[in-house]
Amino acid sequence: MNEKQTNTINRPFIFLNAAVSADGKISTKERKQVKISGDNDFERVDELKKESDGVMVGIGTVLADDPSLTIKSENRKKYRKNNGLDENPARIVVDSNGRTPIDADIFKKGEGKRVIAVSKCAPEKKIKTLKEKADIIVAGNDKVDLKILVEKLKDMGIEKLMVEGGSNLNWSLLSLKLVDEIHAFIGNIIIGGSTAPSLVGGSGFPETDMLKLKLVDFEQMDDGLLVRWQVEKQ
Ligand SMILES: NC(=O)C1=CN([C@@H]2O[C@H](COP(=O)(O)OP(=O)(O)OC[C@H]3O[C@@H](n4cnc5c(N)ncnc54)[C@H](O)[C@@H]3O)[C@@H](O)[C@H]2O)C=CC1
Ligand SMILES: Nc1nc(O)c(N)c(N[C@@H]2O[C@H](COP(=O)(O)O)[C@@H](O)[C@H]2O)n1
Repeated sequence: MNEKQTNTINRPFIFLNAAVSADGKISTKERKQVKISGDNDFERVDELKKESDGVMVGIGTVLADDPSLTIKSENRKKYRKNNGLDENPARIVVDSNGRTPIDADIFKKGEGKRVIAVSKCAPEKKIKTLKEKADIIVAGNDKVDLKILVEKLKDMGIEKLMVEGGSNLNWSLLSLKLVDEIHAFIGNIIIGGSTAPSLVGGSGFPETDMLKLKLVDFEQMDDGLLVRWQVEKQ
């Protein structure tokens, strides 16, 4: 993996990982989680987590899926422990208004650091409650400022950051040119539905300025295809 970045800001190496259907969707039209990956891909994702310092998701993903974002394999957790690391990478939620439920699985499951990134708009009361469970980073006025956030994460010692969606967070990071690589497992299902979220949501790039990717590698995995792209620096 080429971890060199050309962005001028001092940030971690950032890669997106996602499971997408053959028609490019990441969940149903009701934004309900779908099993797209097979066993080998879930193992690959677990290994990526083992090697990462942080795993980041948007609040939309927390509210829709309630993921734990933990490492599942005991051996991988042990490996991290033996290397002086927390069992799990830091779990980071991009959550402008401090909506992360206090009983979310990221708080209940596994050990390790939790970070909730909020904007200045987040109600003081919510911040106070979340502070009991997580480190709070305030970045941005009405929406989390992702450039500031990733710089702060780097300052905290996060060198390698895995982003596990969803669609809107992926868009924001890509449109700000904050992504180095995209790893996509393309599964053998069609989800369909024009409102089902795709790998990248948001307002979209203008035709004259679309983001270019360089194919790094691909392999057959489970009943699908694993593709790795590098985001070209412009
Ligand atoms: N198949 C897969 O690999 C994955 C699928 N998903 C799916 O993605 C869906 C969730 O995606 P989304 O609804 O798009 O939610 P999201 O997880 O991308 O969160 C977006 C939300 O984050 C907050 N936010 C704060 N600052 C932001 C900023 N600067 N840029 C962007 N967002 C910011 C906003 O409230 C925004 O609505 C769910 O249906 C989930 O199942 C999520 C992760 C992985
Ligand atoms: N890699 C992968 N394959 C699938 O088939 C999926 N549906 C997902 N989804 C995302 O993975 C997260 C689950 O995390 P935990 O197992 O709870 O730690 C969650 O955010 C899903 O959206 N990923």
